[in-house]
Amino acid sequence: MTTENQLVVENASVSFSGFRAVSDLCLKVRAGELRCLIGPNGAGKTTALDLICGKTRLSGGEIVFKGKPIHRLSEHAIARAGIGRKFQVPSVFRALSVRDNLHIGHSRKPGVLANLATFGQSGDTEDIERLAELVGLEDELDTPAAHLSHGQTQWLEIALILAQDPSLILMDEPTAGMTAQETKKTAQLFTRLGGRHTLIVVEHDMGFVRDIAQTISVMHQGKLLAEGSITDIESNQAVRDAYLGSGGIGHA
Ligand SMILES: Nc1ncnc2c1ncn2[C@@H]1O[C@H](COP(=O)(O)OP(=O)(O)OP(=O)(O)O)[C@@H](O)[C@H]1O
Repeated sequence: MTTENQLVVENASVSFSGFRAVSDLCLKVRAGELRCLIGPNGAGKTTALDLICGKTRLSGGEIVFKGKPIHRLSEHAIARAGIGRKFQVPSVFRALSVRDNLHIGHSRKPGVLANLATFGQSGDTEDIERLAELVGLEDELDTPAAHLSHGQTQWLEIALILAQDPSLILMDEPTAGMTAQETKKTAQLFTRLGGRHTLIVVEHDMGFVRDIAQTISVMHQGKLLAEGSITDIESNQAVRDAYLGSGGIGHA
């Protein structure tokens, strides 16, 4: 893992009808890092991901990815630059098998024409089997996506993002609705992805955060409130105060 900052968010701000949802947010994330972004409801976490992937435009500040400003690029250009986003609601093709979903995800890579020309060839099949194995769906390749469990559907969506080979992947509450066992498997998957991909994971499940986190950034009222290890964060009085009224940090 390098120590280079792959992503630098500098004083990022955005307002909705005069309400500052993200306010002078600063984040630095190293290449290959697995960063957790936590904070009470309404802290601005999803909006921060929206700003990074270009879904929402900054009203102030800048976002630099691999040394280049990206905040004026289109969402599509940001994706092409190597930033993938997993939304809360999966967008898999439910009528198609896992294999066919992965074929489509794989052929949507940059240079799609070249991919279509080689569609179905052995390299393609190997990539698809490798992706399925990576996310634990190697036994479900012929299963229609509609028959997958909730957790398996999320993993398929993650595999579709991985098929694009983004350097940075933004995940919004990936374990929401998962069983304890699925959450555990997702933690193992994310740990495997670290190093090769940079991950920013917005998560409320502190058990999951504890399992995967290296550095945790805590947002509150649109700002960065604290940053550090799980021990630093759990013992930070300002963080505890921010979570008052939402049942405490462990119940966020
Ligand atoms: N498009 C929008 N228009 C108006 N207000 C918005 C919009 N998007 C977000 N907000 C507001 O900005 C604030 C931050 O929302 P955001 O969804 O980023 O928080 P969050 O930390 O992800 O919360 P949660 O953990 O509940 O998902 C909230 O008060 C929300 O209502």
